[in-house]
Amino acid sequence: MALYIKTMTFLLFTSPRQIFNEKICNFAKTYGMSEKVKPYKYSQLNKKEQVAQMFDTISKEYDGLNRVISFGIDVKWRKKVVDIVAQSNANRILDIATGTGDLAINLAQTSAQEIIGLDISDGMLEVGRKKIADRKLSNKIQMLLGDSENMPFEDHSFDAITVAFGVRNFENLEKGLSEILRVLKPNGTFVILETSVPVKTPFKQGYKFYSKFILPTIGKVFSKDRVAYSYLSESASVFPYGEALNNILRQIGFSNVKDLPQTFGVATIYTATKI
Ligand SMILES: C[S@@+](CC[C@H](N)C(=O)[O-])C[C@H]1O[C@@H](n2cnc3c(N)ncnc32)[C@H](O)[C@@H]1O
Repeated sequence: MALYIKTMTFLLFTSPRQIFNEKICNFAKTYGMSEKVKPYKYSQLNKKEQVAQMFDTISKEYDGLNRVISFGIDVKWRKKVVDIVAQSNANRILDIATGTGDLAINLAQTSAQEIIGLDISDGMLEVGRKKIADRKLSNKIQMLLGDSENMPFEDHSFDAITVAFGVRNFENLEKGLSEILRVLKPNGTFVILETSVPVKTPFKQGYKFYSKFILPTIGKVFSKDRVAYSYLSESASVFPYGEALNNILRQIGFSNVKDLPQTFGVATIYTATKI
């Protein structure tokens, strides 16, 4: 009876928009699912150690395969992130999960004096350090081994923070985002670039086919790590996107949260600030 009254009250006094938002919130809570998706099913290592191991293994092929699997569009998405950061006139920028440093290198075109790239994979950082030295940017960009969930920086240290294709690899998303909020300066800009899932037909079906069959096959044929690209598509399929990730960012304490879907929604840029 009590359940019946509760259900009727909910249906009578809740607007469709509220129900919609509730659904999104529930979906957002399931983001814990992405933390359970790990690269190696039979490994005893935790997700963070497995992710670092996987990126160490594929570090030398990462840039080349990245261009192939995204048809080169990832270059355009990173440029958009740089444009957003440039508008904020940031002087000190932190690029988390910097990997081989593509975004950090592009950020050097802004007026920033100092850029720090942080990553848990020494293999990826090593490739990045070489690219930075080749471009004579070592005086501007520093590549640091470190974990987004426990960062070696004081509170309010950076004018802008970016993460490209990194947040879905965090072992604990909430902890990583809280750390980002802590080290971001008040009025600072936070930008995420992350995979998302198209919602409109026929892009939705096309994306599903591509990520389920094409992407893992490319990985199996061309990658040193046969499971790496299956992990990348599996983690993308369960990671929250759009309003669900917006809500998580708001819950953590970010303000002015916005999502900007890119290329039919296969990736999304999220912007947020700290007040
Ligand atoms: C898909 S790569 C993205 C690299 C680069 N940002 C780009 O746009 O090409 C993901 C990177 O996230 C890093 N990563 C995963 N979890 C991390 C964490 N907790 N802290 C720092 N880096 C992390 C991995 O080592 C890897 O280099």
